[in-house]
Amino acid sequence: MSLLSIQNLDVRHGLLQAVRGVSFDIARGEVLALVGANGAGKTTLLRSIAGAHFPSSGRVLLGDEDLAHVPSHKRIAKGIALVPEGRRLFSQMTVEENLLLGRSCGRKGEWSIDRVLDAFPNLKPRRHAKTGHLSGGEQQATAIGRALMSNPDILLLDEVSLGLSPLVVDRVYAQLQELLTSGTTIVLVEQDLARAMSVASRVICMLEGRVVLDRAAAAVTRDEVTKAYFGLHRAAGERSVS
Ligand SMILES: Nc1ncnc2c1ncn2[C@@H]1O[C@H](COP(=O)(O)OP(=O)(O)OP(=O)(O)O)[C@@H](O)[C@H]1O
Repeated sequence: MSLLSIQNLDVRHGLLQAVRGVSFDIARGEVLALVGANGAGKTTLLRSIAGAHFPSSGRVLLGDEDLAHVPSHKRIAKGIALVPEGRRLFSQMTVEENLLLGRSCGRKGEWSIDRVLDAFPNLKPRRHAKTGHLSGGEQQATAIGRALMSNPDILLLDEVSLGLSPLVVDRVYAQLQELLTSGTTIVLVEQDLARAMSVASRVICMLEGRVVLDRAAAAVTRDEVTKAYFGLHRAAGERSVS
């Protein structure tokens, strides 16, 4: 049985329909990369899974429970954690204080401050620093650590590379590597196709709000994903699934 099932999801921003009839299942332990051009609807979809934005129709099933209209703070308690685009840390609070906020949902599990600091060693000397004084890479590590502190069943990562230098992105991904191979279920929005395909077990490409490609990462080439990305592989709206 799938861990999460997205069924016929439509999501709007006022009159604009950003997500159109999207359906897919996520199995436990999958690392799913969500790719697509700017404006394809990736962030809107991720925020709808997290409960930060309600869909106009469709279902977000976690096990048997439809969470489509359950707010984000309740979804965290059910095991869905979002690392939002732009990180959204409390800049006047320290790394440790931000991490502790992640634990406030009360989910039991293996993540603790010490474990986060082991996973992101660059945070160790910054533990008591206000996050507003941190580098971009340290802030991103704190944001990921805060989500992990809620002991999620599903971790949603929105553009962890955004605004970071290539070197820092390499470091963040190196730190994520253990997580990516540890059986944690992850949905990752990533602009960098090569990187997305190198870390994911499955790739979904969106175009103008729809899923146009859904494949195991090992069963698709970068060229095929690039074509889907630009709507060149076949008529837009037709879905390629294996
Ligand atoms: N708050 C908002 N209000 C109105 N329209 C929005 C809002 N957020 C997104 N949109 C629109 O919804 C569509 C999908 O945007 P979304 O951010 O989900 O795409 P994306 O694939 O994540 O793009 P990007 O890679 O640029 O972040 C776009 O046309 C965008 O302009």
